[in-house]
Formats: sequence, structure tokens, C-alpha cells
Amino acid sequence: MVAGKKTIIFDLDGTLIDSIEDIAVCMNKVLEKLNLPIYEIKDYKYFVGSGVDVLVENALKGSSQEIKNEVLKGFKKEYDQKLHTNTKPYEGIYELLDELKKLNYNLAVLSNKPHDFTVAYVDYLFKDYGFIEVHGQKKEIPRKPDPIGAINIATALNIPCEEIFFVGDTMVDMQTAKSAKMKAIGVLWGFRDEEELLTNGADFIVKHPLDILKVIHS
Ligand SMILES: O=C(O)COP(=O)(O)O
Repeated sequence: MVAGKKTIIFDLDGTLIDSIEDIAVCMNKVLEKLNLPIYEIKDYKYFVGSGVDVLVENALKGSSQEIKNEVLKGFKKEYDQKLHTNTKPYEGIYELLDELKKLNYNLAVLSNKPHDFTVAYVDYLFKDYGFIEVHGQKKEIPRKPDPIGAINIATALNIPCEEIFFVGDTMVDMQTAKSAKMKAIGVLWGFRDEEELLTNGADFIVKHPLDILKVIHS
């Protein structure tokens, strides 16, 4: 029975897991091989969030489609084919999930990371927490900030969107939450700042994962 249970949907990159270094290292490797300019980690925090195609677009503004295709192929080979050891849950995430498990919440993930890879990371890092709906980017479903992925989760769990908390670290997540009529929690340990989250509709801002417990009990 899942109906009626309290529900939280989490974004993955920048919210549950700190993946930025592995993404940056892989992309820089591909760029270097092709003699293209590389970027610092802080730049990647703004490139990531809308899926791998947009990551490539952001890193290659002004380049030809041919080069973009080559980088995309190279990045998928470099990054998407294995789990990366520097990618870890943020400090406090396991403590938060322990509490949410005790409270018997429905836990879900909605990411713009490729679907198979999203599932692989959740299985690898969070298999003890019973995430009930886990969705990455799929060809047939428009990616965030389109609300359809979030609405589909609500429908699958039979929970009204208005009762669901959506937790994320970027404007894409806040826009998704608001378009789906969910409660948007913006987190400050991820890739973007408070101003971006508030401007894009965050209902709550949290500085540490355990602060989410205060929000959901308020
Ligand atoms: O891979 C991305 O671009 C973003 O993934 P996220 O939706 O989990 O932040």
C-alpha cells in the first residue's frame, strides 16, 4: 500500500550525490583529446542540470554540430559506462534517508541523468532505502523542467501532487516542482545558489540535508 503515504521526490546530481568532479574530469578528458578548451569544476556546476546533450552544448558554444556529436559520443563512452568512485552522497544524506525510512516515507528520484545510469547509482549508493520510483532521462519522456516525469511519479504512487515535496538544487528542479504543483525545496549544498532557487519558485531553502526534516514536519 503506497497511497496516502508522505512522499518526497529527489533530484540526483547536486542533491543526493556530489557527482560534479567525475563529470568535469570525464568531460575535460574528452575535450583535451580533441584539443578543445577545458573548464573548471565551478563552470561545470552551471553546465550540468539539463541532461548530457545540454552539458555538451554548454561546453561547446559556437562549435560545429559535428564536433558536438563527437564530444557527446566521447563523453558517453568516458562517463556513462561505469560508476565513478568520487561520486558520493553529500554529507548528511544517509542520516536524512535513515530518518525518512523510519518515518516510512515514499522516496523517489527524478533526474535528467540518463535513465539506466540513474538507476545504477541509486542501486549502488541507496539500495537499503527502498526508493520506490526511480527515473532518469528517457527518450519518450520530456526532461525536467517539463513536469510530466514528476506527475507520472505522483500518479504511480496515487498521491496528489500538492502533497509531494520535490527536492532539488537547480532552477530546473524548482521549475519542475512548481509546474507539477508540488512543494519545492531548494538545497544549498549542490550546484547553484539561493537566489537562483528563490527566483525559480523555491518554497523552502535548506542548508543541510537534516533541515529537510524540519520542513516536512512544519
Ligand atoms: O545530468 C544532469 O544534467 C542532471 O542530472 P540531475 O537532474 O540529477 O541534476
